[in-house]
Amino acid sequence: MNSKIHIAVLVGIASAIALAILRGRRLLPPSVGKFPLGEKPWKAYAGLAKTLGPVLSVSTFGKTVIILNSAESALEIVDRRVNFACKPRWPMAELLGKQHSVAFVYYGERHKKMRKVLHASLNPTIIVSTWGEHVDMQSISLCSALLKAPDAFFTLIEDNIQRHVIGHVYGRQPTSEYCRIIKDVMDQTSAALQPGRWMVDLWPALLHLPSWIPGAEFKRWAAEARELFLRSMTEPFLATKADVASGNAPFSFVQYALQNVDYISPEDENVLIDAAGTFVTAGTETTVSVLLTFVAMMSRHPDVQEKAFREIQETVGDDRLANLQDRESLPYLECIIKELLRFNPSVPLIPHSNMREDTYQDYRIPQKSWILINVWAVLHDESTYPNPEKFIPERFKQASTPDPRSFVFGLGRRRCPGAAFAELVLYISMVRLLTLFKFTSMDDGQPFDVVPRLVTIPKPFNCRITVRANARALLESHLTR
Ligand code: HEM
Repeated sequence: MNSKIHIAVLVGIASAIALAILRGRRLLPPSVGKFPLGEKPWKAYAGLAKTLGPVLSVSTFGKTVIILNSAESALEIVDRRVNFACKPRWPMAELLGKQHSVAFVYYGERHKKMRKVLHASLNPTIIVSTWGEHVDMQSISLCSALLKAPDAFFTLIEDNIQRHVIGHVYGRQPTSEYCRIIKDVMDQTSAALQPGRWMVDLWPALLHLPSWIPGAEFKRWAAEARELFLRSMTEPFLATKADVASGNAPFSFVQYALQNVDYISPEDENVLIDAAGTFVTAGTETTVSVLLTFVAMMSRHPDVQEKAFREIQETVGDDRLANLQDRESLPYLECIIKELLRFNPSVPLIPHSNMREDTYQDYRIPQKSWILINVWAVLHDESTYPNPEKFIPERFKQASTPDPRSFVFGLGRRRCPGAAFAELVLYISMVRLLTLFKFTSMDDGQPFDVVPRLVTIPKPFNCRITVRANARALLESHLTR
């Protein structure tokens, strides 16, 4: 080998070593200092992203949290890479017995089985034929209840969605006692999943504390919550299973999954119990959040409400209620649905995790980081949605405005399997509420606000609901069709 070749080989080796060292020294994204940041961390992170860049991080108790504040970073990292289909280790969720549920389980065989069973009756191609009649009755029952007690709209919407989702899942009308249990389960879940509230989430070694010692109150609280949660899933499932065996089960999610099965293994039964339980918990608060935001926004924007009402009158007429087939002929209502989802995304920060160490641009993403997709920041980016704090459905008249549904229902292999079902419920409820009622704000200019939890439900607000002239006749003729 002559000396020139020697030098070239040495330079090559040195460059490779330098590159490897540089790679090894990749830094974490810019730090936000502490976790979580304020009462509504999604807003704080969005603000910081404007100066520090769209991808941020924070390290706390040896755990890394990466916050993705732009559409590009979220799509590139979470949507396109299977590595990020995992969910983070969440010690409080484990204590509540949720680590095997669809929304919390690590990415793997059990997750795939649960998605398959959910997909069987919730996939968009069969959604209208499987659930059309059920959601039709759900919206009628909501409107009938509102007709009797319009002032109680807040609790009526919560109760209606909860009762019907339970009915859809198990095929039986839930008792008031069962509804109360489910409400407690959801409140306890929200409390358990509040980021930064529990030391054990930051320091999982605390899981090993015996329950009786001072300071381990969280374990005693979680043990009670866990018992209630497991009971809430097992009892109705076994009742429906018995109905199926005796041939008396009406259509439901569980009945549909069991109908052609002679034998169900304990493992598959467990998968179905968890999938059904998650249908109830994941499908209730999120849908309630959007419907209550709808009432608040219609009452605050009478011009939008009037325009939507006129569109329905001109398309459907005034002698019948709109049905599922009318949806395509109501483009302005479609813009309203998109704007509601953008304006108040029900899950503003979506947690994921990565199975292996990864990189993004020049940044390092350590293995098993918490990845928070800041959906709120993406949908309030003023370069995509001018005046993002304003409620303007017209922005979606332009086909080039990105559809918020690409983010609101999550990303990649964990994207919400109930999205098509949720849209069906939202559309049919909204079109009928707009036809039968008029919403007027009584809030005297007070700003719209949400309770800062994993799922953001609007804070109670004042609204007067008046019944439109032919509402009773329309409801009656729909029921006697
Ligand atoms: C407007 C209503 C809804 C919204 C905004 C919503 C939103 C979401 C979001 C953001 C996720 C997390 C996705 C991710 O990790 O990337 C999710 C997961 C999930 N949702 Fe929904 N959801 C809604 C309604 C429903 C309904 C009606 C069901 C009932 C079937 C449902 C079932 C689920 C399940 C089972 C998961 C866990 C998926 C997984 O981890 O693989 N959701 N949803």
